[in-house]
Amino acid sequence: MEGSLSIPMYSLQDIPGRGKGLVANEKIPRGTRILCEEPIITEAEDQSTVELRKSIIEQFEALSESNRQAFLAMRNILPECIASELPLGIYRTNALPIEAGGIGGGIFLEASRLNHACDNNAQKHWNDNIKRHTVHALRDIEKGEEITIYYLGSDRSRKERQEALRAKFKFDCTCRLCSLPIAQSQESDRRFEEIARLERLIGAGGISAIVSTALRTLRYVDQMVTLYDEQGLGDAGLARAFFDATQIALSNGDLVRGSVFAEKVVFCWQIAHGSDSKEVIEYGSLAQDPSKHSLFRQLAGFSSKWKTALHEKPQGVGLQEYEDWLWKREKIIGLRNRIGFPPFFSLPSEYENDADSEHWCYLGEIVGSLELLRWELHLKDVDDMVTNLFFYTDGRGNEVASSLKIGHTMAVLDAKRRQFMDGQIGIRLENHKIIKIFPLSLHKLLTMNDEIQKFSTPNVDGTRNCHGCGRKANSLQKCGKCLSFWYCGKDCQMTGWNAKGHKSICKLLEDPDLRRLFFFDWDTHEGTLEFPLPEDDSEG
Ligand SMILES: C[S@@+](CC[C@H](N)C(=O)[O-])C[C@H]1O[C@@H](n2cnc3c(N)ncnc32)[C@H](O)[C@@H]1O
Repeated sequence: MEGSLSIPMYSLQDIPGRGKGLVANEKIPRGTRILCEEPIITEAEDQSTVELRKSIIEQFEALSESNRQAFLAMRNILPECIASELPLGIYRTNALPIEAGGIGGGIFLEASRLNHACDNNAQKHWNDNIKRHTVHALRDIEKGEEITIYYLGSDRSRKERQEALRAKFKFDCTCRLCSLPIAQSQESDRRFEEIARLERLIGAGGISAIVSTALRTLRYVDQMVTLYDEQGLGDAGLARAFFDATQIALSNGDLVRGSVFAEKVVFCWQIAHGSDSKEVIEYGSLAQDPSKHSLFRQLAGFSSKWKTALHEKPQGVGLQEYEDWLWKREKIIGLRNRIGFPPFFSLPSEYENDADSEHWCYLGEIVGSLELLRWELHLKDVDDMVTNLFFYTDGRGNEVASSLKIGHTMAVLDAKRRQFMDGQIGIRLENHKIIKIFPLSLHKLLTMNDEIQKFSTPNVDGTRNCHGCGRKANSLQKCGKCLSFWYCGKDCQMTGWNAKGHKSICKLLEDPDLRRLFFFDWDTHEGTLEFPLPEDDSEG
């Protein structure tokens, strides 16, 4: 949406405590281009103060009389500036960034009069395509409302924002976000901190991590988008989040999600930057057909594990179902879930994840062991990848030495991938309470999981399936020993026991840790996690 040239949408007015600012003369709908301006003074990025002063004065003197007056009417927050330095002070107070061909900043007659708010209603942007500075409404701006932009580079907590604004722009911010009651302000800061943490996690492993830990990384982006929605800001970070999701989808061969996420990037940028901006044009064509786009060709070689075609978008489903499909959301229950039970290469690295609110469990069958200075185990995961686990516990592995048996399966809670000094990668174990060895092979454990998910978990309608005859019913009886399988009565229990293999797994399931492993809700546990696993409501 382009603004009308004839009737100004805004006017320069006195704003108490802020000098002058731009105020809407009419309701300005979201996405409207409010300003589109060329600079009257531009400066290169890397100049000494002497060069900068000289260049500003030269450009100032070349301005028309009215532009010179308009420039001199701008604020100068550098009180130390003597009269001859005034142009430098005004430049430093009012320049907006220009990211183009070595030019670092510029003075704009109108855009430079915009004040800051941490919950800004407008977005500034240098549009390199049309070589103009643009300002767009991020949400509907009411008549009489001040138009505000965000002066700082990235999202920060209230304290950090206030410190930065005071240091750089010499004012105490009193915007709505900075004036929230303390509890709400802490909540908002918590969201910003969580967004920053998720951003670090997403960026930490680079492109190889978005392939090996694709599902987990997509989850982080999903969480980040939810936080932005809760914060209620039309933040530039949201476009970056969708851009990350586009990359994750495309680097795993998922054309349809890549295209949907790219459309979301385009939507955000169209509102904030306008449809003639370089990125909107570029990502618009990516959204239309990612397979033809250079980004997809760069990413396509990495993995095709999520391979989809463009037409595979679900049709006729509700919004929630569509969003669940888009973000590949699934409840993390059952041993086949690769977020709850990641193979070695999908484990977060030791530098990536430090949150107590996230949990997972690595499963590896013991295929070898060595006792040197400390115990070293060779564990084979669900993808047949063999990994070394080194005991750095007080007992150097002797705590569990008697139960280390080839063919048994070790569970390691919240295991992390580590690169050791000698270049080896593996797992460094410091706390023996996060491991447990189950006396069965990984294959048998997974087969058992499938049976349990089928016969132990209630159906959507609340019924269960009898493990003996398969009948669906409400009133089945639970096996009194393992508490995990359900039967119509004695006859069905006998069938389950003898003909359907319950005999061999019932004993194993008497171990509450093993039972809980199948049902543990990895999403909801807060705090450190150790064996014995905490009891779960959904058990049995
Ligand atoms: C680029 S100028 C903005 C226009 C300026 N108010 C004017 O009168 O020309 C930046 C300066 O405006 C003031 N300012 C901007 N946003 C403000 C805010 N939220 N609260 C107080 N002062 C603000 C500060 O003095 C800041 O250094």
